[in-house]
Amino acid sequence: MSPIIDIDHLSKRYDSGTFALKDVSLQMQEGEILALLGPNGAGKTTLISIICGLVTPTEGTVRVGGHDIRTDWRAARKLIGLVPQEITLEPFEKVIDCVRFTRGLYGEAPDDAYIEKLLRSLALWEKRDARTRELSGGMKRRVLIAKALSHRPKVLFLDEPTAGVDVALRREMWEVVRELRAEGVTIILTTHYLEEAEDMADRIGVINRGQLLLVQPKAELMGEFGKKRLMIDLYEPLANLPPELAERGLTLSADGRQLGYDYDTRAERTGIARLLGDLTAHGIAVRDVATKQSSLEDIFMSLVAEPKKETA
Ligand SMILES: Nc1ncnc2c1ncn2[C@@H]1O[C@H](COP(=O)(O)OP(=O)(O)OP(=O)(O)O)[C@@H](O)[C@H]1O
Repeated sequence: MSPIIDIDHLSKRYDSGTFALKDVSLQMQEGEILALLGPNGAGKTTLISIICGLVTPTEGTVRVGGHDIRTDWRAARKLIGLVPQEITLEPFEKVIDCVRFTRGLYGEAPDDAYIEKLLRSLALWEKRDARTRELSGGMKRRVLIAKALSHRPKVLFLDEPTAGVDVALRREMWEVVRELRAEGVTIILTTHYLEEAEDMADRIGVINRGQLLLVQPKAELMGEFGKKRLMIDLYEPLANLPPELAERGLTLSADGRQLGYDYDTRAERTGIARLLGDLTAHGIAVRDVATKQSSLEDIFMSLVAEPKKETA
């Protein structure tokens, strides 16, 4: 199947000299959700803006649904909906009017039945005659989504859709995104909430300093970088860790009540059985053991960690 989004060797150097994107290539299939993660200034918004035709690339090409975004921009843009990071709404306009108006901007004929379905699915139908300034922040975000979907795009960009949205509303928005995916809409979302990416994305892309460091299926990424931490609670606090145990990679908590051991889940031998045997041999009684899987947050931090500066 040909990809719905095909990004080929894309680079962007702003006039200021900033290299916001460096040789980014990425393909997406229809109905996929990609979460794009990266620290502030990594290049996420620049990438989205190029695909949406708001920023011109310095090098490379982008095709959406097979249409080149520069030479065939009208056809490409019809396939795209963008929910911007900042809330940009006309304060005195009614909800339904601003969604209808956006549809008109794409040259689509009025379709009130579709607009009603859209507003209902975003729980905005009751508010259709409210002026946008009367809405809560979460509702305003949903109006932005309704506007972005008003012309039935096949690809939706959500640039930090849940920034500043409370937990309950955030989960509600995730539900909306899942429903869209079920309808076959392809979604790229940028987020600083790793929980959001972990929960929703099929694939995760990590971008840092303009470079796409990796794009991988979420499960694969979590497995590949997957480390586990074994936590061992002790009956009696230990004053010091015997040197032989420290050499094996065990660490002792400051209060002396817990031992920690990091291991690779993919390793043939994790060393846990031998470790527990060694504890018994040293007369250390174990009260409880628990393990913790490294989270996407740990993985992300290890990928974008700044290299330590050399000190003379
Ligand atoms: N219009 C512009 N002119 C010059 N430099 C820009 C412009 N827009 C962005 N940049 C620079 O390009 C780099 C990437 O910015 P971008 O907004 O794409 O990052 P981001 O990953 O979306 O960040 P954030 O998470 O903070 O939204 C930054 O160094 C930024 O300062």
